[in-house]
Amino acid sequence: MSIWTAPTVTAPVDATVELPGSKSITNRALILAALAEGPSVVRGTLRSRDANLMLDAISALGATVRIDPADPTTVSIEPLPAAPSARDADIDCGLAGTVMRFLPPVAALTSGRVHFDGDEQARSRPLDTVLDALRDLGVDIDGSALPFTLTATGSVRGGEVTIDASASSQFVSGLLLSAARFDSGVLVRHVGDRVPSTPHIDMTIEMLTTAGVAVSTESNSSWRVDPGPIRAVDWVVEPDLSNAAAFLAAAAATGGRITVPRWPATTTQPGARIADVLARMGCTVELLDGELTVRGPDRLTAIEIDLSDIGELTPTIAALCALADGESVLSGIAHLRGHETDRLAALTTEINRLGGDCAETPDGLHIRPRALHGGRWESYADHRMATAGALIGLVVDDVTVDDIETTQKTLPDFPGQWRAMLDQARHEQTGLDS
Ligand SMILES: O=C(O)C1=C[C@@H](OP(=O)(O)O)[C@@H](O)[C@H](O)C1
Ligand SMILES: C=C(OP(=O)(O)O)C(=O)O
Repeated sequence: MSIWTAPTVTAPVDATVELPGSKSITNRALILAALAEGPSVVRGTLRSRDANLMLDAISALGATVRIDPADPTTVSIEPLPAAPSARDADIDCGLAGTVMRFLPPVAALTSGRVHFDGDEQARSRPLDTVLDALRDLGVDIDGSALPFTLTATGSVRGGEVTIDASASSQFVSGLLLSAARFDSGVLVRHVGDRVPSTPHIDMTIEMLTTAGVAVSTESNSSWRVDPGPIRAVDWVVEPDLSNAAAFLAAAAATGGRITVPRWPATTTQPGARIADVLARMGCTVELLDGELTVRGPDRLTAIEIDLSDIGELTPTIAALCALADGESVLSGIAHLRGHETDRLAALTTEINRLGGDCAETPDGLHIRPRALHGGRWESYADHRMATAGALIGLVVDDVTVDDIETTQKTLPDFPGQWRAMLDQARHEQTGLDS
């Protein structure tokens, strides 16, 4: 684990940044490919830790994965055998919510004992909802959190199940993604507080529909999947817009310009909403010919915003709020206490350690303006905490971020990309490009 000195800008950033594939789309495409009726191809596959863990996991369950040697983002997948012979498997979930919540229903369709474990921090992430639901649907599972063992019999009865998904939308997505392969499909009813990150459920529904699955939203809080085949698809993964947020925020923080090519015209990725958030904070945002350009203001405006739908953008937005004029109020994100780390506690501790003024509320953060100074920014094994530290370090001297490698969860080379972003501005200023 290394300590990384965050580079500080000497001039506003001015760069074009290409993002690798979306984690959320990649890991859904891999699940659907593993369960499809024939071979699929996933192009633009994210090759970060979360996606590589998913590739390893579907291989361990019996899918055949072939990586194109000329382009490791092109992955061909032969699905799990239709009539699985008994085999035991070990699944490493790392710290990936998508792996620990999407894979157990897939494992239940195989045959044999499947042991799941992950990083130390993953053992305290909420998982009981999905495991209890599978038990209700007839699956034998011996625990309520990582580690646990699932004993699969080759089929899942399916049917109606009531869950409380207020801790994570991934509980709903995980059940829906595999349910077409359950004998009776599934009807998932949510009972409890508001489900967070609902655009991610829309993403699940859209991808299931593309794969020919009959899926419907019965109300705001219940979803049905009919039993039937999952069609093999040639998936093309969009760039990761939640990771784009950290780079676009660099324009906001420094009064510079960042352009992200291949910005989808329409998308279910909640990360797309960073454009509106940055506009509300005073940035100029322009989508032209499939490229999103953000230009930062002289001074950032504070923001009051409900982030329930876009919780994974919170560390980036909170870092900007710590640099903004006025008091920001971020709400609707109590569930972030069960993300990679307790993000509300982590952001509060780290912003305040640098001299800022951040306070936790029951469902979010209050951030007031106060001059920041250099110091250590801890990552808590959380990729988005690490990128938030890098963002503050752009404009505050002497910020060090520990465990920058944790960004590999969803970005293959964050430090390299961050450096390249800064180098583009330097080249343009000194004319080295011409
Ligand atoms: O389904 C997905 O791909 C995701 C759903 C969200 O999880 P929560 O609903 O737990 O916030 C999001 O924060 C996570 O990064 C990815
Ligand atoms: C919450 C996140 O990840 P996960 O998929 O592990 O839940 C995230 O990436 O911000």
